Amino acid sequence: MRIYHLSAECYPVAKVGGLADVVGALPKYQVKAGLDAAVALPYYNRKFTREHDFDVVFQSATLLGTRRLYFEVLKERNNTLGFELFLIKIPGLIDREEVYCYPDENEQFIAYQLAFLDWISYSQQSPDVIHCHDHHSGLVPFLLKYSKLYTRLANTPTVFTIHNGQYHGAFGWDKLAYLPEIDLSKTGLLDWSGGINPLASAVRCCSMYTTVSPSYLDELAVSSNGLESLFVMERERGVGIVNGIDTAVWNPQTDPMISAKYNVAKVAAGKKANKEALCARFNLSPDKPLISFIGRLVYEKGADVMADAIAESLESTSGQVNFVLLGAGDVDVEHKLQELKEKFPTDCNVFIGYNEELAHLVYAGADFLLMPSRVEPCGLNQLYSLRYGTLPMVRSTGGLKDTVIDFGDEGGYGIRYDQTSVADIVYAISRALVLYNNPKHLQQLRKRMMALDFSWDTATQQYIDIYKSIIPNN
Ligand SMILES: Nc1ncnc2c1ncn2[C@@H]1O[C@H](COP(=O)(O)OP(=O)(O)O[C@H]2O[C@H](CO)[C@@H](O)[C@H](O)[C@H]2O)[C@@H](O)[C@H]1O
Repeated sequence: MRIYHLSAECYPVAKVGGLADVVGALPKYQVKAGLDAAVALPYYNRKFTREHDFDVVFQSATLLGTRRLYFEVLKERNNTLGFELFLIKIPGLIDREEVYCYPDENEQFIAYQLAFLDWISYSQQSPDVIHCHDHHSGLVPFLLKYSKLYTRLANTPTVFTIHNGQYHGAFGWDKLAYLPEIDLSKTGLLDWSGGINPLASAVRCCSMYTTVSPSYLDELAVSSNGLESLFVMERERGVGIVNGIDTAVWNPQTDPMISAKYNVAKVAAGKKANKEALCARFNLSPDKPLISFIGRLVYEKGADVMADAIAESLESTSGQVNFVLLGAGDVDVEHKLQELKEKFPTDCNVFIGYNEELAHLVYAGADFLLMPSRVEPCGLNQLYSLRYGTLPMVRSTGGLKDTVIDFGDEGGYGIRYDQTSVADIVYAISRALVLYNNPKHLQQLRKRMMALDFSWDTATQQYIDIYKSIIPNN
């Protein structure tokens, strides 16, 4: 079964967040399960691309309105990621360093999709399924069906996975001319609220859509930045599949990015050594409980309330707890966290920026991981923290609700709370402190969480079942 994954991100080629982790791992597990899975990504001028060998496997030109764009498809020579990796390069448009935030982002992603479709429709081998991730490849299901350029592929089944339903990639009808000739009677399938909405169009035109947890599928019908009624109408065509984690990359027993390797039998000593290294780096005391945060500093992640909650906890406990926070995002939140660090220099430290290696050390060295997300389609951080014996403190939403059981409930191993509010976070921190002061109980919970299996095996099979259900005559 030949599958092409289309995405803006793929670890380790280009990562901004969790989308990269999924697209870097799922195809690898699919290959292991016997599928012929490949990833086609926009080209980025980044470390991975500079340090690996590529062959040009296709060259052509595509039209973006009146602009004729020459493009190349590059294939990574040695399949080092465990699957075939293709990069679509368009000099002057798709050959830059950053993944997002360019003013011509619409043009970039439309051109990426057109070049992919041009290439696939010329190539000998037709895919069995094209699997699109988020709005950056959201026009593909529509174009396959209703563009006159790609009629050979019109019946190709498509899966669309929503990792983040808040962003739709919408743009005005004035950019319709960027699309190739289409069946004009079908333009309603592109439209939402008077604009072209790639996310809405993908949901309507794909063979089947998925969300990265069952709870998130329900939540989209209540909150999806204006698409709620669409998700109510299309509910039956959606399936929620909880992400897995790449257990080869996220393994405390082999992780080269942490200070001391450990497994479930050596969790106490392993975490102690990593905590000491982490605290030494951040000038914190390893004798106090250490609560961490890793992630984009944005409203969705509840990052805006963290500073107040941490300040209140530090004041009410007279500094019995320490915090280490790693992230980048909203400038206001970054400033607030810097101020927090200045106010509590011995109890709280902050790293503003993106640092993959440090993230691994934080998962290994912290005692607890805070996730006060307002929206969390799946969440990977809590899964990584469970694997490293770090107790997740999560708001009950989306995938967090589907993967973390409160330690007060039967078989539980985490801390859950209902609201992204200072009061709920402060209360969760107080529960973490009580737990920390009962080392036997904490040790028992660490063993329980490290024994959990969140590998990709289950999700891989669920995706295969979906592919089989949409491939004709299967
Ligand atoms: N400053 C920093 N330095 C180093 N590493 C950092 C970092 N900030 C974040 N990370 C890393 O980025 C990843 C974030 O994963 P999430 O699942 O929280 O991501 P995100 O919200 O981007 O993804 C969306 O897609 C994923 C995948 O489907 C869903 O799990 C999620 O709910 C949804 O919002 C983790 O690997 C984390 O360690």
